[in-house]
Amino acid sequence: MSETDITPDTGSTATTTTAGESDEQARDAWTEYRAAGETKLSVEDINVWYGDDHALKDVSMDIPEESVTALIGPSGCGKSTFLRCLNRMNDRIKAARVEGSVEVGGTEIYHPDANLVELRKRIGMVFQSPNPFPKSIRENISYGPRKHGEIEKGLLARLFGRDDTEAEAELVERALKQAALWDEVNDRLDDNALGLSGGQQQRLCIARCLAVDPDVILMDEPASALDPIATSKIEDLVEELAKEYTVVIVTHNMQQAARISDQTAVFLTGGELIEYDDTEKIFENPESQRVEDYITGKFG
Ligand SMILES: Nc1ncnc2c1ncn2[C@@H]1O[C@H](COP(=O)(O)OP(=O)(O)OP(=O)(O)O)[C@@H](O)[C@H]1O
Repeated sequence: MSETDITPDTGSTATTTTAGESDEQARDAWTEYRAAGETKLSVEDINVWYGDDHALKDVSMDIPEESVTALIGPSGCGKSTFLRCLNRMNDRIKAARVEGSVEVGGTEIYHPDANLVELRKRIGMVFQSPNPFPKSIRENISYGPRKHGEIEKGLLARLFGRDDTEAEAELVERALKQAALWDEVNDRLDDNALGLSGGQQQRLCIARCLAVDPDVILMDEPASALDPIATSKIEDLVEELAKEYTVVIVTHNMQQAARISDQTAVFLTGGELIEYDDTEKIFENPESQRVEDYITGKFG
């Protein structure tokens, strides 16, 4: 086993299916896989270049479902680049070139026919700085489902008897409750989301992500711009979400990784995944001396 080909014993039984050609086929593949369980993301030999800069080298790992996987390592080691590989966000960076395979729910997301709309719906992302839309709290939640045609509103919908105002209200309540925000905002759902505190905005972004019923939630340092109390709420929320979703989180904060994650992947300078294992093992008895030095603060 090479240093970068590390898979914890998750008892994976993932099977590959052809990437969906239509929304319906893609959805069926996800539903089928969801029922089967176990490994949610299977990453094999991922390499990323920005122009000539080889930013991520031969990274392979299996990420179990319904758990929190933390990605840690010094600045510039490729954590965010790796996270973006998991929902093809690097496609949006002109200079980026990605090689390798990522199967999510048994479907190869780098297949040329992969359905990117379905993919981005199933694999939500929360960024470092909260980025709600400059719209009401309610509209922030219902925007995604409306875009995907799951909720119809407005004059035309009413004319055709398809007004989903009630369904929208249920969805907004469900997502805000899941994101532990309902009690704080249920009396002002039509207020502009930009009036919320930073911590509330971040939980709203998590609720927005949950509204389209994802399987996987990717988080890129979701608490780094927040104060300790808001951070602790996000940490509690992440642990709660992992009962139902697969969460992959980039963090600079090693204590945070130790507190909330089940598995930890340590990347070190040069874009290599050095060690990936149960969080307890990584923090108490890592295999690699370089990881031990990093964890104990000898560098990084
Ligand atoms: N859009 C981009 N264009 C060119 N190079 C990039 C781009 N994004 C990242 N890189 C380079 O890729 C390498 C990995 O960056 P990345 O942001 O993934 O690391 P990171 O571990 O997440 O860093 P940090 O902890 O500082 O956020 C760095 O050398 C960085 O300069």
